[in-house]
Amino acid sequence: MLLRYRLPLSSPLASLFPSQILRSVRVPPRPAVGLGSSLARSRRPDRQIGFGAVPPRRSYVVVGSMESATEARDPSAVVSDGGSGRARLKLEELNWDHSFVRELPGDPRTDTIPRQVLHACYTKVSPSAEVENPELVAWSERTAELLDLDPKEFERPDVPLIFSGASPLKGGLPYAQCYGGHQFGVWAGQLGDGRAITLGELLNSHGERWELQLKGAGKTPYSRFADGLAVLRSSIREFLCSEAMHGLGIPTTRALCLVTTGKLVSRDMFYDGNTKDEPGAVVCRVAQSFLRFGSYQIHASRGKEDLELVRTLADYTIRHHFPHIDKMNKSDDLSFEVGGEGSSSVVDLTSNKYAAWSVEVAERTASLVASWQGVGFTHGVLNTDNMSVLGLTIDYGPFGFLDAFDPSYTPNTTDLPGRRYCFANQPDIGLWNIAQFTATLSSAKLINKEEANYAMERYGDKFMDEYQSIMTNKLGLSKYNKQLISTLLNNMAVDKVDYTNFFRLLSNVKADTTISKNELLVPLKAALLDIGPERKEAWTTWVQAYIEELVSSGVSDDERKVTMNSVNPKYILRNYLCQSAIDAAEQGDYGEVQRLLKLIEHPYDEQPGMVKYARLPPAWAYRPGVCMLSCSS
Ligand SMILES: Nc1ncnc2c1ncn2[C@@H]1O[C@H](COP(=O)(O)OP(=O)(O)OP(=O)(O)O)[C@@H](O)[C@H]1O
Repeated sequence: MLLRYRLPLSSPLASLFPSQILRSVRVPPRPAVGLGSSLARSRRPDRQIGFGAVPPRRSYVVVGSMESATEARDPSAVVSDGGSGRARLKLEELNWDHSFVRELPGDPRTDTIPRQVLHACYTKVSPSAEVENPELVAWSERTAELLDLDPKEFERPDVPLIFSGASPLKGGLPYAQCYGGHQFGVWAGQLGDGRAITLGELLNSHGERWELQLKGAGKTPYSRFADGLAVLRSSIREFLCSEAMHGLGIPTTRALCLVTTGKLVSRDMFYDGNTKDEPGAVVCRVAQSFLRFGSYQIHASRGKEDLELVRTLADYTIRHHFPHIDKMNKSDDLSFEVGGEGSSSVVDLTSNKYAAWSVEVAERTASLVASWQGVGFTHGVLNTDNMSVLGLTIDYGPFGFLDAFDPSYTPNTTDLPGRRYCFANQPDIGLWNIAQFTATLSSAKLINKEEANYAMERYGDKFMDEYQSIMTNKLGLSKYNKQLISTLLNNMAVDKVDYTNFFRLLSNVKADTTISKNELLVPLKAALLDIGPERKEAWTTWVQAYIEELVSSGVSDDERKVTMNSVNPKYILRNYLCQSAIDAAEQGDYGEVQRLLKLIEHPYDEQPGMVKYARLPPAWAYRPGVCMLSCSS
């Protein structure tokens, strides 16, 4: 029997707040797809491509990029540290590869005059931010290890000069990428790296490809009307949150280090005419690729002449980041039945690598969004230029983790009127963005209507599978219980319960039906302090139902606590914690940034002595600029 495709609106959040979700998400007309009316069935569900089951936390692997290990350089060329098997290189010894520039068409001009850059994926430009006594604020040992970089390198006095872009990094071949995007649902045309300058791609001793990028390093042809710079405030947030996401086990771009430029940068934080001089900074970001949905959209938007570039860039992406798709076998059974009312056809993913790729992008995106929902992360600006084709969290602007549970929470002041990017809308926005991506591939004739449909169907199914699995694990249950989870989220929203602390405390509830009614809420007391007597009954009823479900699962309390604590973080990077670190750093004290970095590297551990970092936001944090931010950065 064929299954009717459902939008991912059947999540507990959707059934609680359907109007909110439906209000702001309108899938636009797309020539090549027929969302909602399609039917799909995998002929061999066990053989679906993509990355299958949820990767276990802390061991997330980007399948494609790990397989690009086949490109590994000669291992004898590097000096190993003898212990970890990792090389320990000096900055000058990094193994640059520069595939992007070598293999893709570039802009013949190298000046930074703002302009439309046609028929090209990038422009060669060098960092140009002015610096004066730049300083190293913090660096991530974990990210350095990815690059085989010797930690001692960060003791070098020239590190702030190199990572502010003032001294060229030997072997680098800097460029800025051309991309476009839909912003708040409207096509914005060419955007591009207006202040991010890639130094190049390197291959580490495991053959993994990593791109290094300086964000805030000066103007490029894509800077439009802006200065190409970034301020310390937003750079601390990006540096810490990208490492925090990794600590949580969620795919993300990474941060190697953060330096001040020693120069002031003018910013109008609330777009109200009150500009302020703030310290300038540069973050060195690292990712296997920074390619976004908008990287393909821009070429498709330019009509016939650049359509071929969509294919060229897609080929490049598959070759380097999804090599398993190139290696798919015709004998693999990857065909799926797809169709509308009264008609159906078969999509065979082995016969079209672009279709297989679009399905994997859809699945990775679905999985990413589900993991955000699990930890209460709200991205804040899910424009298509902020959607990584590798399924990474990219661009840490006005993000926010939920404190008090509120599905309509948006951390972005610009988003307030429509709340398009609020927490509850993220799953639907992910689909909206995938629809733009598949429409782009369709217009370049890389995939057909059925294949586009199938990619979107996979987004919906994958999201539901992952979301249900994440919520089931958060509650320590053995199977998904929609009613129990919906009621819980409803209770949490009514009483504005802290999302992180509640789930962490939940593992203290015992699977014991003999506990007296009066005692049932004791393990959750710290999270339910503010509930009035009239709400006690609702919570007691829920805990009773929860305990019954726990008993039926048959898992011991101790075992369940360990499992639940490995998915419910004790520490998250609350906006007020970031702000405390920013306030100190703006006074020249970088200690809090460094302490927070250590804290968020192990968010699931108790970390004795650090418990104050699990506290709820203080009163001062409930003001714009702390709990909510604009895109001004
Ligand atoms: N100060 C700036 N100078 C030049 N361009 C900018 C500046 N701030 C933002 N932009 C550009 O505006 C567009 C949208 O900005 P957005 O804030 O989403 O990106 P970003 O934070 O600069 O970059 P990324 O998405 O790479 O993290 C991008 O093209 C970006 O490069």
